[in-house]
Amino acid sequence: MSAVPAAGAAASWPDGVKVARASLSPPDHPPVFSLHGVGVRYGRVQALLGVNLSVAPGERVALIGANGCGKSTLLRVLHGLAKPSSGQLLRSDGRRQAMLFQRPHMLRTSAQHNVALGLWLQGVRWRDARAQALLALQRVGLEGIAAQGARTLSGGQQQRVALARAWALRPDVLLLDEPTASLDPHAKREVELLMADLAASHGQAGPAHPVTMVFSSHNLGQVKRLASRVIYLEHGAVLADLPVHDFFNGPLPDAARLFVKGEMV
Ligand SMILES: Nc1ncnc2c1ncn2[C@@H]1O[C@H](COP(=O)(O)OP(=O)(O)OP(=O)(O)O)[C@@H](O)[C@H]1O
Repeated sequence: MSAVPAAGAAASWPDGVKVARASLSPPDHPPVFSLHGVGVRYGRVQALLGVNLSVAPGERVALIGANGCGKSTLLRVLHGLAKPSSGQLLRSDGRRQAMLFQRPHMLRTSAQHNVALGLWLQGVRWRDARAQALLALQRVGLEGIAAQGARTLSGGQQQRVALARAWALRPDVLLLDEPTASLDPHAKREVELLMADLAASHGQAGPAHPVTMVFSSHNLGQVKRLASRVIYLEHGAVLADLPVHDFFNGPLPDAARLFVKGEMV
């Protein structure tokens, strides 16, 4: 396993490939997240190991790598659902985050109420929450099924309801764990377009504060279409962290190159 160079530094890999770090936040835009030597251990399994990274506001970061490499664990750490066993996670204050999963968790009530409940939990009055929920469902093209039971909807529709639920909260940071992995190609495309739309919007802090998105995916076409930066993980460690163009066109550490070649077949 390769040692991970410090965040912000140019990295020199054992095989001599130079890999520049993808992003450095200017001083007036502090990073949304900074991880310093973060490790997560589940019993005997080292799910993450010595992860150093910094995510700047407005970045669209794709996490890729083989099954079990630690993508979900990293997203869970960023959302506060998993606690680092070592290292440090710093998060900028006052940002609102939402997370989506491969299989959305829908409550046994209407689509509209599923969205409205998220707002109500944030202190919005129920009547206003219902009205805002309808607007959010409109945004994902689902106003026509607002009254339907959310659990009776297709997987693609449920994921769109989950996006509407996130959207309604005006998140500054959106985390998505393989959000299209269990969808058919048509639904996949629809959800992907909505992700792009959401990533191009801004959070509660206003137009100067674009949404920051971190997502995991096994679909490299999707990564090319959506990401500004790609992080390749192997056995819980970051092996490459590059702007999307450089990741797909420049030299890569051997393991990442072979992974990309395999996934592109
Ligand atoms: N709650 C848990 N308890 C024990 N081991 C876990 C737990 N969650 C994850 N792991 C292990 O940690 C490692 C990383 O898992 P993780 O789900 O983060 O990988 P992943 O890259 O998201 O995988 P996939 O592409 O299959 O979703 C794996 O070996 C997994 O089995």
